[in-house]
Amino acid sequence: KVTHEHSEALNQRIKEHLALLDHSDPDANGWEQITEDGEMKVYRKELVQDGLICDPLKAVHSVGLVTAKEMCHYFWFPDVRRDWEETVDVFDVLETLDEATTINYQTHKQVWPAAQRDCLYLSSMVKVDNPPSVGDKIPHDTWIVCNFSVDHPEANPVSGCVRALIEVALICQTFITLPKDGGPITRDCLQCDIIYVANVNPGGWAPASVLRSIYKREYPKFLNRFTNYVQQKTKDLKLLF
Ligand SMILES: O=S(=O)(CCO)c1ccc(-c2ccc(C3CCCC3)c([C@H]3C[C@H]3c3ccccn3)c2)cc1
Repeated sequence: KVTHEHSEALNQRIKEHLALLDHSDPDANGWEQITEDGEMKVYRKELVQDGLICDPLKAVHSVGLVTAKEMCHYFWFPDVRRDWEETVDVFDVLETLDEATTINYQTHKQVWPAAQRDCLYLSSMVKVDNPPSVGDKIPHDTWIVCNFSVDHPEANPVSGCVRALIEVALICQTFITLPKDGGPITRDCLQCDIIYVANVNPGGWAPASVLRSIYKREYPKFLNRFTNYVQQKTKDLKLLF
């Protein structure tokens, strides 16, 4: 459905990201694993575009106690961004396009010796109907948050920032193990499978070695911090499907 000027672009990107749900073996297709931490595996590809390090990043993870909608809600919801984002300085919602779509402006903490970066992007949370089912597991529900760079007339960029371009998706699927005793579904019955992809173009020069070490350090940290945040935030709340 078209509700705003970016609807077509958003729907196109969602279609492309959902192709990841075929759970094609990340160890294939040239992905190099850079981190493994319990259920979380982080992969990258080495990609240089116009002399800039644009390494695609992909992480797969599986966490208990939360639903796909909860994970995507707290990833999308602007009001809690500061609770879990630690690499962002300025964060503003420039425009709210509908109840699940905003246009955000944010600056990232400077990474010496590179110039500070900012991002201007659309962020939308969408429920995925009839997702491609994978293997024998049938997901209870599938949600996606898509963040991708757009222009906006009201962006009032912080001077000195280089504009980074992002293409990010968080795809979450809830799997439920019904309790043996036929009792109600509790958080212990939940498993949320996550696929996170991030394509960040730094938008200007930054030393390859510095960028690659940041990526290797920051993404696993961010994914652990964010998933722990959602488990904590929801532990005493009603399950949100
Ligand atoms: O998932 S999101 O949509 C969540 C909303 O915030 C997202 C995540 C990451 C970025 C981002 C933007 C810029 C940079 C770099 C490029 C040169 C210098 C800064 C990095 C690199 C540094 C890596 C990184 C990875 C994870 C967290 C923070 N930092 C990451 C943007 C959006």
